[in-house]
Amino acid sequence: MIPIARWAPSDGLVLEPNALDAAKETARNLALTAGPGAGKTEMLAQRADFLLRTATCRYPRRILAISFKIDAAQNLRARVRRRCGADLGARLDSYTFHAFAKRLIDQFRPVLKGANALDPDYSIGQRRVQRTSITFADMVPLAQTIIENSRIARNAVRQTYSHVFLDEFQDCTADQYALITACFGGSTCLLTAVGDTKQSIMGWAGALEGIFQTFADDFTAHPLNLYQNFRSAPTLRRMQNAMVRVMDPLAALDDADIVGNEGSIAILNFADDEEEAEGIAARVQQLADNDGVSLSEIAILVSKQQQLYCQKLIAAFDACGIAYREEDATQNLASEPAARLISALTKSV
Ligand SMILES: Nc1ncnc2c1ncn2[C@@H]1O[C@H](COP(=O)(O)OP(=O)(O)OP(=O)(O)O)[C@@H](O)[C@H]1O
Repeated sequence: MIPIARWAPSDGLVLEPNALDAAKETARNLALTAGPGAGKTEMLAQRADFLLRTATCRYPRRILAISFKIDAAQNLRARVRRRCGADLGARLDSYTFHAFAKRLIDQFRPVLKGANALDPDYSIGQRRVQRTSITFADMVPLAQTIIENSRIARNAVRQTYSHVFLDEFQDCTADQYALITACFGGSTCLLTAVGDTKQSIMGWAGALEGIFQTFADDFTAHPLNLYQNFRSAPTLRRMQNAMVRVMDPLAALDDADIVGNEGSIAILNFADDEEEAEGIAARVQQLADNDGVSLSEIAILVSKQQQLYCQKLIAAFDACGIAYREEDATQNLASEPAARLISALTKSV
Protein backbone atom coordinates (compact mmCIF):
# COMPACT_ATOMS: atom_id res chain seq x y z
CA MET A 1 0.00 0.00 0.00
CA ILE A 2 1.21 3.54 -0.74
CA PRO A 3 0.00 6.91 0.60
CA ILE A 4 -2.35 8.82 -1.73
CA ALA A 5 0.17 11.65 -2.09
CA ARG A 6 2.75 9.22 -3.51
CA TRP A 7 0.54 7.66 -6.14
CA ALA A 8 1.41 8.48 -9.76
CA PRO A 9 -0.07 6.94 -12.92
CA SER A 10 1.47 3.54 -13.44
CA ASP A 11 3.78 2.69 -16.33
CA GLY A 12 4.85 6.34 -16.52
CA LEU A 13 1.80 7.46 -18.51
CA VAL A 14 0.94 11.16 -18.53
CA LEU A 15 -2.77 11.72 -17.90
CA GLU A 16 -4.46 14.94 -18.92
CA PRO A 17 -5.56 17.02 -15.87
CA ASN A 18 -9.21 15.88 -15.88
CA ALA A 19 -8.21 12.22 -16.29
CA LEU A 20 -5.78 12.55 -13.39
CA ASP A 21 -8.46 14.19 -11.22
CA ALA A 22 -10.92 11.45 -12.15
CA ALA A 23 -8.42 8.67 -11.41
CA LYS A 24 -7.72 10.12 -7.94
CA GLU A 25 -11.26 11.14 -6.95
CA THR A 26 -12.04 9.94 -3.44
CA ALA A 27 -15.33 11.62 -2.55
CA ARG A 28 -17.63 12.25 -5.52
CA ASN A 29 -19.49 10.30 -8.17
CA LEU A 30 -18.22 11.24 -11.63
CA ALA A 31 -19.83 11.59 -15.07
CA LEU A 32 -16.91 11.58 -17.45
CA THR A 33 -17.52 12.26 -21.14
CA ALA A 34 -14.99 12.03 -23.94
CA GLY A 35 -14.62 11.37 -27.64
CA PRO A 36 -13.09 8.26 -29.23
CA GLY A 37 -9.51 7.49 -28.32
CA ALA A 38 -9.52 9.92 -25.38
CA GLY A 39 -8.19 7.30 -22.99
CA LYS A 40 -11.43 6.50 -21.16
CA THR A 41 -10.52 2.85 -20.62
CA GLU A 42 -6.98 3.82 -19.63
CA MET A 43 -8.35 6.30 -17.07
CA LEU A 44 -10.48 3.52 -15.55
CA ALA A 45 -7.46 1.22 -15.41
CA GLN A 46 -5.40 3.95 -13.71
CA ARG A 47 -8.29 4.68 -11.34
CA ALA A 48 -8.44 1.01 -10.37
CA ASP A 49 -4.68 1.11 -9.79
CA PHE A 50 -5.09 4.22 -7.59
CA LEU A 51 -7.99 2.79 -5.58
CA LEU A 52 -6.29 -0.56 -4.98
CA ARG A 53 -2.69 0.52 -4.42
CA THR A 54 -3.59 3.35 -2.02
CA ALA A 55 -6.21 1.15 -0.26
CA THR A 56 -8.85 3.79 -0.98
CA CYS A 57 -10.80 0.67 -1.97
CA ARG A 58 -10.09 -1.03 1.33
CA TYR A 59 -9.56 -4.81 1.53
CA PRO A 60 -11.67 -6.95 1.25
CA ARG A 61 -13.93 -4.61 -0.70
CA ARG A 62 -13.87 -4.77 -4.47
CA ILE A 63 -14.37 -2.69 -7.59
CA LEU A 64 -17.25 -3.53 -9.91
CA ALA A 65 -16.78 -2.55 -13.58
CA ILE A 66 -19.74 -2.93 -15.91
CA SER A 67 -19.29 -2.74 -19.67
CA PHE A 68 -21.64 -3.40 -22.56
CA LYS A 69 -19.58 -5.81 -24.57
CA ILE A 70 -17.66 -8.90 -23.52
CA ASP A 71 -14.46 -7.72 -25.20
CA ALA A 72 -14.65 -4.33 -23.43
CA ALA A 73 -15.06 -6.10 -20.07
CA GLN A 74 -12.08 -8.39 -20.84
CA ASN A 75 -9.99 -5.47 -22.10
CA LEU A 76 -10.52 -3.51 -18.87
CA ARG A 77 -9.77 -6.56 -16.69
CA ALA A 78 -6.54 -7.21 -18.61
CA ARG A 79 -5.49 -3.56 -18.52
CA VAL A 80 -6.04 -3.29 -14.76
CA ARG A 81 -3.93 -6.41 -14.19
CA ARG A 82 -1.18 -4.93 -16.36
CA ARG A 83 -1.25 -1.72 -14.35
CA CYS A 84 -1.40 -3.03 -10.77
CA GLY A 85 -0.51 -6.72 -11.00
CA ALA A 86 -2.57 -9.90 -10.75
CA ASP A 87 -3.02 -9.86 -6.94
CA LEU A 88 -4.52 -6.39 -6.60
CA GLY A 89 -6.16 -6.67 -10.05
CA ALA A 90 -8.09 -9.73 -8.84
CA ARG A 91 -10.19 -7.36 -6.71
CA LEU A 92 -11.75 -5.87 -9.83
CA ASP A 93 -14.84 -7.68 -11.13
CA SER A 94 -15.30 -6.70 -14.77
CA TYR A 95 -18.66 -7.88 -16.13
CA THR A 96 -21.13 -7.05 -18.85
CA PHE A 97 -24.57 -5.96 -17.59
CA HIS A 98 -25.96 -9.41 -18.39
CA ALA A 99 -23.12 -11.24 -16.65
CA PHE A 100 -23.62 -9.09 -13.55
CA ALA A 101 -27.38 -9.71 -13.64
CA LYS A 102 -26.82 -13.48 -14.05
CA ARG A 103 -24.56 -13.56 -11.00
CA LEU A 104 -27.22 -11.82 -8.92
CA ILE A 105 -29.91 -14.22 -10.14
CA ASP A 106 -27.75 -17.28 -9.42
CA GLN A 107 -26.72 -16.02 -5.99
CA PHE A 108 -30.15 -14.88 -4.78
CA ARG A 109 -32.56 -16.92 -6.94
CA PRO A 110 -34.79 -17.98 -3.98
CA VAL A 111 -35.77 -14.31 -3.59
CA LEU A 112 -37.73 -14.61 -6.86
CA LYS A 113 -41.32 -15.59 -6.07
CA GLY A 114 -44.59 -16.27 -7.90
CA ALA A 115 -44.42 -15.83 -11.67
CA ASN A 116 -40.72 -14.93 -11.36
CA ALA A 117 -39.73 -18.05 -9.40
CA LEU A 118 -36.96 -20.12 -11.01
CA ASP A 119 -35.76 -23.68 -10.53
CA PRO A 120 -32.04 -24.13 -9.71
CA ASP A 121 -31.34 -25.61 -13.15
CA TYR A 122 -33.15 -22.86 -15.07
CA SER A 123 -31.83 -22.08 -18.54
CA ILE A 124 -31.60 -19.00 -20.73
CA GLY A 125 -33.31 -19.49 -24.06
CA GLN A 126 -35.58 -18.07 -26.73
CA ARG A 127 -38.79 -18.17 -24.68
CA ARG A 128 -39.83 -17.61 -21.14
CA VAL A 129 -41.18 -20.77 -19.56
CA GLN A 130 -42.37 -20.63 -15.99
CA ARG A 131 -39.73 -21.81 -13.52
CA THR A 132 -37.49 -23.36 -16.13
CA SER A 133 -36.40 -20.80 -18.72
CA ILE A 134 -35.85 -17.05 -19.05
CA THR A 135 -34.79 -14.96 -22.03
CA PHE A 136 -31.75 -12.74 -22.30
CA ALA A 137 -34.02 -9.70 -21.97
CA ASP A 138 -35.45 -10.98 -18.66
CA MET A 139 -32.10 -11.06 -16.89
CA VAL A 140 -31.56 -7.42 -15.97
CA PRO A 141 -35.17 -6.80 -14.79
CA LEU A 142 -35.11 -10.01 -12.70
CA ALA A 143 -31.84 -8.93 -11.07
CA GLN A 144 -33.46 -5.58 -10.34
CA THR A 145 -36.45 -7.34 -8.74
CA ILE A 146 -34.07 -9.28 -6.50
CA ILE A 147 -32.23 -6.17 -5.36
CA GLU A 148 -35.44 -4.24 -4.76
CA ASN A 149 -37.13 -7.03 -2.81
CA SER A 150 -34.27 -8.35 -0.74
CA ARG A 151 -32.44 -6.20 1.74
CA ILE A 152 -29.92 -9.03 2.17
CA ALA A 153 -29.11 -9.04 -1.54
CA ARG A 154 -28.91 -5.25 -1.66
CA ASN A 155 -26.61 -5.09 1.35
CA ALA A 156 -24.45 -7.89 0.01
CA VAL A 157 -23.80 -5.95 -3.21
CA ARG A 158 -23.16 -2.72 -1.34
CA GLN A 159 -20.82 -4.42 1.15
CA THR A 160 -18.89 -6.14 -1.63
CA TYR A 161 -18.25 -3.11 -3.79
CA SER A 162 -16.99 0.28 -2.63
CA HIS A 163 -16.40 1.57 -6.17
CA VAL A 164 -18.30 1.05 -9.41
CA PHE A 165 -17.18 1.82 -12.97
CA LEU A 166 -19.77 2.15 -15.72
CA ASP A 167 -18.12 2.01 -19.14
CA GLU A 168 -19.74 3.16 -22.43
CA PHE A 169 -22.44 4.68 -20.30
CA GLN A 170 -24.07 6.55 -23.22
CA ASP A 171 -25.55 3.19 -24.27
CA CYS A 172 -27.15 2.44 -20.89
CA THR A 173 -30.79 1.42 -21.28
CA ALA A 174 -33.66 2.19 -18.89
CA ASP A 175 -33.58 -1.40 -17.51
CA GLN A 176 -29.85 -1.28 -16.93
CA TYR A 177 -30.04 2.12 -15.29
CA ALA A 178 -32.85 0.88 -13.03
CA LEU A 179 -30.61 -2.02 -11.92
CA ILE A 180 -27.73 0.34 -11.13
CA THR A 181 -30.07 2.63 -9.22
CA ALA A 182 -31.54 -0.29 -7.25
CA CYS A 183 -28.05 -1.54 -6.38
CA PHE A 184 -26.27 1.68 -5.56
CA GLY A 185 -28.76 4.56 -5.33
CA GLY A 186 -28.45 6.23 -1.92
CA SER A 187 -25.46 4.05 -0.95
CA THR A 188 -21.92 5.13 -0.08
CA CYS A 189 -20.47 3.33 -3.15
CA LEU A 190 -18.71 5.78 -5.48
CA LEU A 191 -19.73 5.54 -9.12
CA THR A 192 -17.66 6.60 -12.11
CA ALA A 193 -19.58 6.66 -15.40
CA VAL A 194 -17.59 7.16 -18.60
CA GLY A 195 -18.84 7.45 -22.13
CA ASP A 196 -18.69 9.05 -25.49
CA THR A 197 -21.44 11.56 -26.12
CA LYS A 198 -21.67 13.60 -29.30
CA GLN A 199 -22.10 16.61 -27.03
CA SER A 200 -18.93 15.87 -25.10
CA ILE A 201 -17.44 19.16 -26.28
CA MET A 202 -19.93 20.85 -23.95
CA GLY A 203 -19.00 18.61 -21.03
CA TRP A 204 -16.56 21.23 -19.80
CA ALA A 205 -19.48 23.59 -19.24
CA GLY A 206 -21.42 20.95 -17.35
CA ALA A 207 -23.87 20.36 -20.21
CA LEU A 208 -24.64 16.66 -20.34
CA GLU A 209 -27.08 14.78 -22.52
CA GLY A 210 -29.66 12.08 -21.92
CA ILE A 211 -28.63 9.32 -19.61
CA PHE A 212 -25.51 11.20 -18.47
CA GLN A 213 -27.65 14.12 -17.33
CA THR A 214 -30.08 11.77 -15.54
CA PHE A 215 -27.16 10.05 -13.82
CA ALA A 216 -25.54 13.37 -12.87
CA ASP A 217 -28.84 14.57 -11.36
CA ASP A 218 -29.75 11.33 -9.56
CA PHE A 219 -26.27 10.60 -8.18
CA THR A 220 -25.05 14.21 -7.84
CA ALA A 221 -22.20 13.22 -10.14
CA HIS A 222 -19.51 15.74 -10.97
CA PRO A 223 -19.20 16.24 -14.78
CA LEU A 224 -15.74 16.11 -16.35
CA ASN A 225 -14.63 15.96 -19.96
CA LEU A 226 -11.52 14.44 -21.51
CA TYR A 227 -10.18 16.28 -24.53
CA GLN A 228 -7.13 14.41 -25.77
CA ASN A 229 -7.30 12.00 -28.67
CA PHE A 230 -4.44 9.54 -28.32
CA ARG A 231 -5.08 8.20 -31.80
CA SER A 232 -4.27 11.63 -33.33
CA ALA A 233 -0.74 12.53 -34.47
CA PRO A 234 1.15 14.73 -31.94
CA THR A 235 1.00 17.86 -34.13
CA LEU A 236 -2.79 17.61 -34.21
CA ARG A 237 -2.91 16.94 -30.48
CA ARG A 238 -0.97 20.14 -29.82
CA MET A 239 -3.51 22.04 -31.93
CA GLN A 240 -6.40 20.42 -29.99
CA ASN A 241 -4.59 21.32 -26.77
CA ALA A 242 -4.35 24.98 -27.86
CA MET A 243 -8.14 24.99 -28.26
CA VAL A 244 -8.62 23.35 -24.84
CA ARG A 245 -6.40 26.04 -23.33
CA VAL A 246 -8.94 28.63 -24.51
CA MET A 247 -12.13 26.65 -23.72
CA ASP A 248 -11.17 25.06 -20.41
CA PRO A 249 -7.69 26.28 -19.33
CA LEU A 250 -7.32 24.01 -16.30
CA ALA A 251 -7.91 20.93 -18.47
CA ALA A 252 -5.09 21.67 -20.94
CA LEU A 253 -1.91 19.62 -20.96
CA ASP A 254 1.57 21.04 -20.83
CA ASP A 255 2.62 21.02 -24.53
CA ALA A 256 5.90 19.40 -23.53
CA ASP A 257 3.90 16.31 -22.50
CA ILE A 258 2.81 15.76 -26.12
CA VAL A 259 5.86 14.15 -27.62
CA GLY A 260 6.71 13.77 -31.33
CA ASN A 261 6.35 15.68 -34.58
CA GLU A 262 4.21 13.43 -36.74
CA GLY A 263 1.26 15.00 -38.54
CA SER A 264 1.00 18.40 -40.22
CA ILE A 265 -1.44 21.27 -40.26
CA ALA A 266 -1.50 24.01 -42.93
CA ILE A 267 -3.67 27.07 -43.39
CA LEU A 268 -4.09 27.80 -47.11
CA ASN A 269 -5.63 30.96 -48.53
CA PHE A 270 -7.39 31.00 -51.91
CA ALA A 271 -8.80 33.91 -53.92
CA ASP A 272 -12.24 32.29 -54.37
CA ASP A 273 -14.11 28.99 -54.08
CA GLU A 274 -13.16 27.96 -57.63
CA GLU A 275 -9.45 28.30 -56.92
CA GLU A 276 -9.98 26.58 -53.56
CA ALA A 277 -11.73 23.61 -55.18
CA GLU A 278 -8.97 23.17 -57.77
CA GLY A 279 -6.28 23.50 -55.09
CA ILE A 280 -7.90 20.84 -52.89
CA ALA A 281 -8.48 18.47 -55.82
CA ALA A 282 -4.82 18.83 -56.86
CA ARG A 283 -3.67 18.16 -53.26
CA VAL A 284 -5.86 15.06 -52.99
CA GLN A 285 -4.56 13.77 -56.31
CA GLN A 286 -0.98 14.32 -55.16
CA LEU A 287 -1.61 12.47 -51.87
CA ALA A 288 -3.17 9.54 -53.74
CA ASP A 289 -0.74 9.33 -56.69
CA ASN A 290 2.58 10.37 -55.15
CA ASP A 291 2.28 9.64 -51.43
CA GLY A 292 0.32 6.39 -51.67
CA VAL A 293 -2.50 7.60 -49.40
CA SER A 294 -5.73 5.70 -49.96
CA LEU A 295 -8.66 7.95 -50.93
CA SER A 296 -10.74 6.26 -48.21
CA GLU A 297 -8.34 7.74 -45.62
CA ILE A 298 -8.89 11.33 -46.71
CA ALA A 299 -11.76 13.31 -45.17
CA ILE A 300 -12.93 16.77 -46.11
CA LEU A 301 -14.99 18.51 -43.44
CA VAL A 302 -17.13 21.57 -44.10
CA SER A 303 -18.76 23.56 -41.35
CA LYS A 304 -22.30 23.42 -42.77
CA GLN A 305 -24.57 22.68 -45.74
CA GLN A 306 -22.29 20.37 -47.64
CA GLN A 307 -24.53 20.34 -50.72
CA LEU A 308 -24.09 24.13 -51.09
CA TYR A 309 -20.49 24.56 -49.99
CA CYS A 310 -19.09 21.59 -51.91
CA GLN A 311 -20.56 22.09 -55.38
CA LYS A 312 -17.33 23.52 -56.83
CA LEU A 313 -15.23 20.91 -55.06
CA ILE A 314 -17.37 18.06 -56.39
CA ALA A 315 -17.09 19.48 -59.90
CA ALA A 316 -13.29 19.63 -59.50
CA PHE A 317 -13.18 16.02 -58.23
CA ASP A 318 -15.35 14.90 -61.17
CA ALA A 319 -13.07 16.75 -63.61
CA CYS A 320 -9.96 14.99 -62.17
CA GLY A 321 -11.66 11.58 -61.90
CA ILE A 322 -11.27 11.48 -58.09
CA ALA A 323 -13.70 9.06 -56.45
CA TYR A 324 -15.52 10.44 -53.42
CA ARG A 325 -18.45 9.72 -51.16
CA GLU A 326 -20.81 12.38 -49.82
CA GLU A 327 -21.66 11.35 -46.28
CA ASP A 328 -24.58 13.77 -46.05
CA ALA A 329 -26.12 12.30 -49.19
CA THR A 330 -25.71 8.76 -47.81
CA GLN A 331 -27.33 9.75 -44.54
CA ASN A 332 -30.18 11.60 -46.26
CA LEU A 333 -30.83 8.58 -48.45
CA ALA A 334 -30.83 6.34 -45.40
CA SER A 335 -33.58 8.47 -43.87
CA GLU A 336 -35.90 8.18 -46.92
CA PRO A 337 -39.02 6.09 -46.09
CA ALA A 338 -38.22 3.53 -48.81
CA ALA A 339 -34.65 3.10 -47.56
CA ARG A 340 -35.87 2.78 -43.96
CA LEU A 341 -38.29 0.07 -45.06
CA ILE A 342 -35.54 -1.86 -46.88
CA SER A 343 -33.24 -1.47 -43.87
CA ALA A 344 -35.98 -2.69 -41.50
CA LEU A 345 -36.66 -5.67 -43.79
CA THR A 346 -33.02 -6.67 -44.05
CA LYS A 347 -32.63 -6.39 -40.28
CA SER A 348 -35.63 -8.63 -39.68
CA VAL A 349 -34.71 -11.35 -42.18
N1 LIG B 1 -2.44 8.81 -21.02
C1 LIG B 1 -2.11 8.11 -22.11
N2 LIG B 1 -0.86 8.21 -22.63
C2 LIG B 1 -0.51 7.52 -23.74
N3 LIG B 1 -1.33 6.70 -24.42
C3 LIG B 1 -2.60 6.57 -23.96
C4 LIG B 1 -3.06 7.27 -22.79
N4 LIG B 1 -4.35 6.97 -22.59
C5 LIG B 1 -4.68 6.11 -23.57
N5 LIG B 1 -3.63 5.87 -24.38
C6 LIG B 1 -3.62 5.00 -25.56
O1 LIG B 1 -4.55 5.56 -26.50
C7 LIG B 1 -5.36 4.54 -27.09
C8 LIG B 1 -6.82 4.81 -26.76
O2 LIG B 1 -7.00 4.68 -25.35
P1 LIG B 1 -8.32 4.04 -24.73
O3 LIG B 1 -8.62 2.71 -25.37
O4 LIG B 1 -8.17 4.05 -23.26
O5 LIG B 1 -9.34 5.13 -25.20
P2 LIG B 1 -10.94 5.07 -25.22
O6 LIG B 1 -11.36 6.47 -24.97
O7 LIG B 1 -11.42 4.03 -24.24
O8 LIG B 1 -11.16 4.62 -26.71
P3 LIG B 1 -12.53 4.25 -27.47
O9 LIG B 1 -13.36 5.48 -27.48
O10 LIG B 1 -12.07 3.85 -28.82
O11 LIG B 1 -13.14 3.12 -26.67
C9 LIG B 1 -4.85 3.21 -26.52
O12 LIG B 1 -3.92 2.68 -27.43
C10 LIG B 1 -4.17 3.62 -25.22
O13 LIG B 1 -3.14 2.71 -24.87
